[in-house]
Amino acid sequence: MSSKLAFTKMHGLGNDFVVIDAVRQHIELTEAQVRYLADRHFGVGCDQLLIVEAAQTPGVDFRYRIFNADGGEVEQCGNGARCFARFVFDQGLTDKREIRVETKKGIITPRLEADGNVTVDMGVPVLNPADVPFVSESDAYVQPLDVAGNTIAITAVSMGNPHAVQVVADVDTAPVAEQGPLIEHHPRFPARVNAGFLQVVDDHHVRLRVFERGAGETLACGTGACAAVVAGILRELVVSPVTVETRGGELTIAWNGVGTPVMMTGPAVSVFSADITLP
Ligand SMILES: N[C@@H](CCC[C@H](N)C(=O)O)C(=O)O
Repeated sequence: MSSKLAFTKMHGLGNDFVVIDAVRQHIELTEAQVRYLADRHFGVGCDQLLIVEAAQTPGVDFRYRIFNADGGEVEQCGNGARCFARFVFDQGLTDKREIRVETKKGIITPRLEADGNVTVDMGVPVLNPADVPFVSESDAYVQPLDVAGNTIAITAVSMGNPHAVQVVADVDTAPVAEQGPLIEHHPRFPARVNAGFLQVVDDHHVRLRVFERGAGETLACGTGACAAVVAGILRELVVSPVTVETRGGELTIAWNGVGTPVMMTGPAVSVFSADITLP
C-alpha cells in the first residue's frame, strides 16, 4: 500500500538530509523506503535521513533517529543535530532555543544561537579502542592500520559513532575514494567506520574530508570534524578552538581535553518542504 509522507530537505555545509516529523505524523519506514528516499536519481536524495520523534525519557525534549543513505540506522550525526534543532524550532515543535535530544548513543544538547548558527554539545569522545569499537591490543592514540598493503597511522575515536582519522599532507590529493571504502570495511572496525583525512594548516585551522560509513564521501561530516579535532589535539598538532574547513564550508570545534565534551558550532539550512508518495 502506498502512503504520502511530508518531509523537509535540509543541509549542514552540504551534508544533506531528508527530515521527517514523526511527532505530528505516524510513520514507520522500511529499510528499502529509507534507501528510496535517499536515492538521488529515483527518490529525494540525501546523505542521511532524520526522523524526529517525541521523547521517551523524562527531562528530554525529543528523540531523533538517524539513517545512512544505505538504509542502516546509526548512533550519531553532527550536522544532523544542528539541522534537527533548526527543524523543531522553525516548525513550531518547540520554542526552546536549547534542546535536549536523545539519540541512539545518548543525549546531546543543541543550542540555537542569535546569529543563526547552532552550537551542539556533542558529548565526551570515547578513546578506549574496544568501545569505538576498534580491535587493538594497545590504547595508544596513534596506531598502525594495514590498508591494502600500506600501513597508515590512525587515531580511533568514537563520537557516539566510530571514526578513524589519519593525517595527510594535502586533502585535495588524499586517496579518499581509494582508501575510504577499504577503511570503512576494515576487519579491525567491527561496526565499520567513518574514514577521516585531516590536513593541518596551522594550530587553529585544519582541512578535512570524510568518507562516511553508509554514505560515501560527503561535503562535510560534523562528528568527523569533532573526531578529527580530538585526534589533532591528542597528537599535539592543533590547539582548541579549531576551524575545520570542509568542502561544504567551515565548522568551529572546541575541546578542552580527555574527559570533556566536544562543542561544535556551524550552520543549519532548510531548503524546501514537500510531500512524497512512498512506494
Ligand atoms: N554526516 C554525519 C554522520 C552520519 C553518520 C555516519 N555516516 C555514520 O555511519 O556513523 C555527521 O555530520 O556527523
